[in-house]
Amino acid sequence: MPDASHPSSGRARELLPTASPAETLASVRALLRPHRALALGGFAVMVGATAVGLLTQPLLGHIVDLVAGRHDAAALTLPVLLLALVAVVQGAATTGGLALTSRLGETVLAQLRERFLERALELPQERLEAAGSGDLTARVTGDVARVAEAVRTALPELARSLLAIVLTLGALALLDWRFLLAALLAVPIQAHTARWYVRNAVPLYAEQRIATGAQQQQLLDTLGGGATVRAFRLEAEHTERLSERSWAAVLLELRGVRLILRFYSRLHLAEYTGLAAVLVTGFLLVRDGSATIGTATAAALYFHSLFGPVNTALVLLDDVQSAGAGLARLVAVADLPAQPPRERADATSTDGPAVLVTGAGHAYRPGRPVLQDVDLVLRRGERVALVGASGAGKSTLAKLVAGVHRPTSGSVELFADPPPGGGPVVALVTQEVHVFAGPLAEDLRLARPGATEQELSEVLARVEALGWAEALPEGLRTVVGEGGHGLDPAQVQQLALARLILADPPIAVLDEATAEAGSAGARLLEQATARALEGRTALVVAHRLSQAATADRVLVMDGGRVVESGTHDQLRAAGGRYAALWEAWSDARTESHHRTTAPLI
Ligand SMILES: Nc1ncnc2c1ncn2[C@@H]1O[C@H](COP(=O)(O)OP(=O)(O)OP(=O)(O)O)[C@@H](O)[C@H]1O
Repeated sequence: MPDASHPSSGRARELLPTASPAETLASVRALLRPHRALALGGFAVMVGATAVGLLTQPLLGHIVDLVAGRHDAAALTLPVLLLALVAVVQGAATTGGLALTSRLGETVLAQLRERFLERALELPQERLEAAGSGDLTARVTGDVARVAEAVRTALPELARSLLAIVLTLGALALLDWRFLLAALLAVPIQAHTARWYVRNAVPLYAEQRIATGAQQQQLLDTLGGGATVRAFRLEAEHTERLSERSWAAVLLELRGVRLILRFYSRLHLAEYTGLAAVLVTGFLLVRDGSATIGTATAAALYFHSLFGPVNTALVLLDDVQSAGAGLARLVAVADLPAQPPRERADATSTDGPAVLVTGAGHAYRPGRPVLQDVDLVLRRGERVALVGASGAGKSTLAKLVAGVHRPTSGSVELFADPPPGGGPVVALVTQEVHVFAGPLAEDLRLARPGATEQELSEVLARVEALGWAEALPEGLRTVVGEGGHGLDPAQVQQLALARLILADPPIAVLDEATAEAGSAGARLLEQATARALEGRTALVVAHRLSQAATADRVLVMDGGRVVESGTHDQLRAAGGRYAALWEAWSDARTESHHRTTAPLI
């Protein structure tokens, strides 16, 4: 049955999705719902703070009227005291409102980030590979940072500015509706300016991001491939490429600066046109006696106080738009449906299958299947070896069983109980083992949290690693992995096998490095592997056919299909593909044995 629950069915290389604005909004509303009281409280305090602030202009206008009327200085006391009071109340209310909204923003962002990471870690490998881990990392770092920045500063500032604009226009209308009309004269110029800016800025910023990405990529290429660059004397060429890309980025940055400067000059033109209209209206109203000089002054001050919020809103609109794009990318991953479990606990039957693969297919790219119609049953406790030429699809099948990839057609089901400690039902050991930075013991405890030193030592002894582990400068406490003590590939494999024993899954999938046939290291690893697999159902990609010879059953793969199945002896006797592979491998082994044991003359 096709795995319809998986979104990549039929579209194997689907990139990570992006949510539509409606989906983003719905998701944010759902996140905000539990915090409704906090959101309403924050909004109410901000409205209050802005409204109180709007008392400043009429108070100043009143003072102007008092001065123009040549009242004595004592008459100024009350309005001046009121002005001070307005300043204090507005300051306190703004701080309180910002504290509430920041708390809200941070809480929602933390929840979103948590859900994003949960879902991201559940993403099937092929989707991660299709999108490139870079995209996911960019979302976790770049997008989260952009959204966080917006939540911390841009959004509250934008909300405050929009509130101030609406309330200030209302206050202007209260003074006289003609002031409002005059003020609105500036709006078409401002709207045109904003449209012009967005039309130019959006593609420019996209170009800038691409140029910065290209510059970073070149830097990574040059530094990452440092040895190759030096070996082929490519230093000059790489320096030139780097310089080309960084200049391209610089030129785009400068275009951005020029755009911003032109944007501000157009904005100022709009603002001063509006101010002139308000001043002329004030002059006319004072002349025909419909307003006092103080009222006209208050109107001009109101209009002038719009400059800041309008500029802020227009500039922040850009930030908020870009944060909105980031948010859409976060929400898209955070809202992915949780992966349905493949495991079916079936502890009652002990003779049923542990792994059932039915008609499974897999394609890394649409229309290019690398696995087709694979049926496979692994009985409990059975050890099955997968053999075949390079590219036959062995690793892909192994990863399907391990759950790293989901089949693009057919199904993979596991029938097993998790280990008593609650670890995974299936574990995969591949050639690409990641040793986490930190003490060796902590790396091992990832597989079994709370394991004692005694337990760790016992397990290391079983995989023949205790000797070298104890000889490390600080024994099991030695820092290994990134930036730590270097381990050789065989040691890393032994660690992976030790983790497997510690995690103790009922099903194990092994796809290990091709080691030199017959070498001492390979023999040691073979022993360790056999011990790590004891008591488990195992699927082993056998690069060394000696592993196939000792397996309960061998599956031969070719062109993404299982073409032979049977025991080592049966398949050899059948004289088919396995028999040919075995002959070729035995000959190669004998030859290499002779080469390594031949006396040096
Ligand atoms: N991540 C990937 N993206 C695209 N194609 C892939 C990916 N991994 C494997 N392939 C392709 O799928 C096919 C099967 O590869 P797979 O690694 O499963 O074969 P294999 O039998 O394990 O080979 P080997 O013994 O060399 O590891 C190959 O053609 C390979 O190029």
